[in-house]
Amino acid sequence: MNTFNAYAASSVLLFSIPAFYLLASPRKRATKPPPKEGESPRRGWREYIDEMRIFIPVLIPKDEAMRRKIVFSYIIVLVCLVADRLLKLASPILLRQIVVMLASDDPTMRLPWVEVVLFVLCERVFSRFTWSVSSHYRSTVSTDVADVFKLTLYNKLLNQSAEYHENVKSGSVWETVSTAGRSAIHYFSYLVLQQLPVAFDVLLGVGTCWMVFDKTLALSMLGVIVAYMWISISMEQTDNKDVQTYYTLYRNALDIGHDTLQNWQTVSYFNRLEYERSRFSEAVSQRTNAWRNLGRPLSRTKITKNVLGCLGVGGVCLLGCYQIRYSSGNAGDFAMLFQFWTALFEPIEDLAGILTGADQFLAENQKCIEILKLEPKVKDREDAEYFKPGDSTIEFNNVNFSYNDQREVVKDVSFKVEGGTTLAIVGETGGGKSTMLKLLCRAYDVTGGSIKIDGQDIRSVRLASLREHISVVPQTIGVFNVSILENLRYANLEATKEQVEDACRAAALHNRIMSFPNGYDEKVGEKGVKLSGGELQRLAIARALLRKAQIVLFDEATSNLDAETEGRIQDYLRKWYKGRTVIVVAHRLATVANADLIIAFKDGVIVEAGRHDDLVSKQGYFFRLWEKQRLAWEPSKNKKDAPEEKEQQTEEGQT
Ligand SMILES: Nc1ncnc2c1ncn2[C@@H]1O[C@H](COP(=O)(O)OP(=O)(O)OP(=O)(O)O)[C@@H](O)[C@H]1O
Repeated sequence: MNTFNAYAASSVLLFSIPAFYLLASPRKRATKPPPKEGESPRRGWREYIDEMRIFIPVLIPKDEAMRRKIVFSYIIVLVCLVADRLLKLASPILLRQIVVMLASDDPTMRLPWVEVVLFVLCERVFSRFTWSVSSHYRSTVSTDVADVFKLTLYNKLLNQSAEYHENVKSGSVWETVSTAGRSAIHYFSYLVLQQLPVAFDVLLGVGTCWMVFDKTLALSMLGVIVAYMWISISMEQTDNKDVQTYYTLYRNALDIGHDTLQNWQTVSYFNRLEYERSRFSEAVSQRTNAWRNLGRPLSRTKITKNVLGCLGVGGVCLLGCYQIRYSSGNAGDFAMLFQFWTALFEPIEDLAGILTGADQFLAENQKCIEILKLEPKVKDREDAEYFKPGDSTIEFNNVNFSYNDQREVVKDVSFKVEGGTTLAIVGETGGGKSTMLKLLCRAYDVTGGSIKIDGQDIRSVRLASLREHISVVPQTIGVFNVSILENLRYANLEATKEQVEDACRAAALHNRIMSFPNGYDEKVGEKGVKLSGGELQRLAIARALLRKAQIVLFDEATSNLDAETEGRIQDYLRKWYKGRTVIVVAHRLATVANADLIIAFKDGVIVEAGRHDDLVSKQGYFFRLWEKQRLAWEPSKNKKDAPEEKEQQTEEGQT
């Protein structure tokens, strides 16, 4: 027994040398500086659980049919898991029995053929069967959950308001959506099916060894497991920074590549192909270097873990040998111990990486988590009602707005547009005209005051019902890379071909479309590159006409058209405006001379308001803009005729 104790003590001592070495690590870490910007703070278990919780609604979706299907698959997988665990327990016990029977001196002892058949069945047949069934259902769950994941993220993104979409880097976001679910399924299957059952294995293994051997060996096993886990987890955390760096660089490379392809035209105009190539290549090689860092085979953590693993496995086996040799036991007991211990230690090595796995998963899915946590800035209130359309009177009451809390873009603006009339907003560039239209559509919510349509505060009505009544021709026209017809029908999915053609005739576009090789079926190209600026504007006007909304907003809708085409469209629009409330933002003042009300806007403030003739006769801000444009059209006129322009000489004020 003395020899046994000496060996037991030396095993424990062997194991504790690296443990002592590692004890210094936590103290070193305590003095580490706080995480830098962009680096995630070190998490505790609670933070891990909190971050992981966000995935639960996706893994167990709300949709009843889908949830039932997924839960059924989970149950089958869990049944297979339990069966697999029981088989893992049965194998060493059968092996022990086989060895005992074979090693027995008793001549009456039968051959252990039943045990051998059962052992082979457990090891080769049943376990493979449970594995096949489990993998089939796992792959079913994976596909279903990946679909739910993609749809959830897509919906989240669609529901975000303008602020999010105007600031987001779309390359990595789209990559997140298209690959969503893959790593989550992989990780959670790994966690639930491989890592967590290890606890069950440990209990079974240690419990059985306690019964077959004694508590010294069982507790030694447990001690080795706990110490190995603790040391490994402490060490592993120091590598997590590399994981975060890798994923940051990975997304950076994606964003650079995506941005460049999106702006290929600019790249080619400025002849920056080589510049972009080297920028992307630099980003990719930074990412690759970070990845190589992750997989370093000789990292301190990996070497130490391997050494510890060998000492742990070896120490317990030695302990078992000496127990068998110097107290009761037989060769079968050793076979069982060896089978248990080596089979157990492998998943324990994996389990020791649980935090690294979690960190890696969270770093890889950082964008996914960000998207799942997103809440739209502009959304329906709980008590929001459907918009009740009236004659479409619009009121701005002391409206204030700023995009970023630093600079007010709209300052205390109040005006009223009676239903069925036309308002024109004119003024210097960057003055906030387009912003006013964005506020009216609730692309953003006002930061002060209120906007009412037919007496209803637009924040108190459902967004979708409000937007159903508004038609917009924006300054930057967005089209899909599909046919002209599909782009036009986007405004009114029910529109007949005749209605589409009528709208295009009104927008002076029909004949042009008919001159294209494929007519209305002609594809417009990415961002509409196959159409001219004027064609795009006319397409946008035709879309607005098809929408048949009561409120129509035109933001520089005809700025790219020649005077004759513009005149033809204006003639039609003037008739079409009847009965609709129209707001037009325009730089060419002649196009809004007939408006019922003109607001001259400067620096976020209304400086003048009235009808065209009144404003001209007032000889103020509007008059100066008007005269400037008139003189530009009549270059022969003596410059001396121009009104006082001194206060107009700012860079921003030149229209
Ligand atoms: N999404 C945004 N985030 C931050 N600032 C913005 C955003 N959009 C516009 N701005 C700023 O708000 C101000 C008003 O912009 P807005 O587009 O409303 O001007 P505008 O009068 O329509 O100009 P223009 O006549 O040139 O179209 C500008 O200074 C602009 O830089």
